[in-house]
Amino acid sequence: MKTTTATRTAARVADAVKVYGVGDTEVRALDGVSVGFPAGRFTAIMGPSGSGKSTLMHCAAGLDTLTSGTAHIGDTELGSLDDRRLTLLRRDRVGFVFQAFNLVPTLTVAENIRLPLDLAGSRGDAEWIDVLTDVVGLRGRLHHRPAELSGGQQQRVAVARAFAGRPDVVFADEPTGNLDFRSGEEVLGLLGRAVRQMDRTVVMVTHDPVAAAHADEVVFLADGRLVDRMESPTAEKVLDRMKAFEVPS
Ligand SMILES: Nc1ncnc2c1ncn2[C@@H]1O[C@H](COP(=O)(O)OP(=O)(O)OP(=O)(O)O)[C@@H](O)[C@H]1O
Repeated sequence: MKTTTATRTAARVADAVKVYGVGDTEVRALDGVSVGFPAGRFTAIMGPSGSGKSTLMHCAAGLDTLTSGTAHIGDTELGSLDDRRLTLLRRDRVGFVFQAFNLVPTLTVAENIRLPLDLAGSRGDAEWIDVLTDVVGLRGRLHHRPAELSGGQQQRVAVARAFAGRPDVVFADEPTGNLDFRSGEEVLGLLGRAVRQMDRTVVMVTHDPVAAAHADEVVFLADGRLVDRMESPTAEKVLDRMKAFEVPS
């Protein structure tokens, strides 16, 4: 880890509470979570189903709003932004990788990768896009459309797109959920390389201990609360920690 980025936090939430519904149907998806995602690091968010992982990611990334508490991207407090500014922040400072790839079917690979830049009316950094294209191994597919690619290739396009504008942070929500093991490992390897070799920041939601082992650190949620953090995870250590959540009924 580089010392210049060690103390910087790319995204963080403090005392984050998210309540869905009212009265009998009320669900406290986040129940007072404070967590920072350091710049230049790969952090995985883990926890049992329904523990609040996706809610935390969505609120930290400005895709959803907190009921109370604060969420920051860099020094920008998301609650202080109107809809227009929030949209611009998501476009310019945050990258996303979703389980379902979410590529635009009518655009080529090259156009999909450039999409955030084109939406912003920015020429971007051609050299960086070139490097990304090679890193994700899509040089020979630039003029293909998503339907002509395998799932793994499509997700690699999504990874390149997420990093195209050099956002402060890339959020990945179960990025390997639709992939076979080998394609999943390739995508996780790319995320890891982007962090370690290209000084990017990744926050990934996963329920897979093998995927989480690619991260520098795992944060564990249970019942909407942050219950543990683990540096230098291995799949075995993460699996063991997850087993502790399985309370016998
Ligand atoms: N839009 C919503 N309306 C009502 N309840 C919701 C909504 N979104 C999430 N919840 C509830 O909030 C809690 C946390 O959900 P969340 O999806 O964040 O958990 P998760 O850890 O990501 O789960 P999974 O691993 O199953 O995807 C759950 O009880 C869920 O049912």
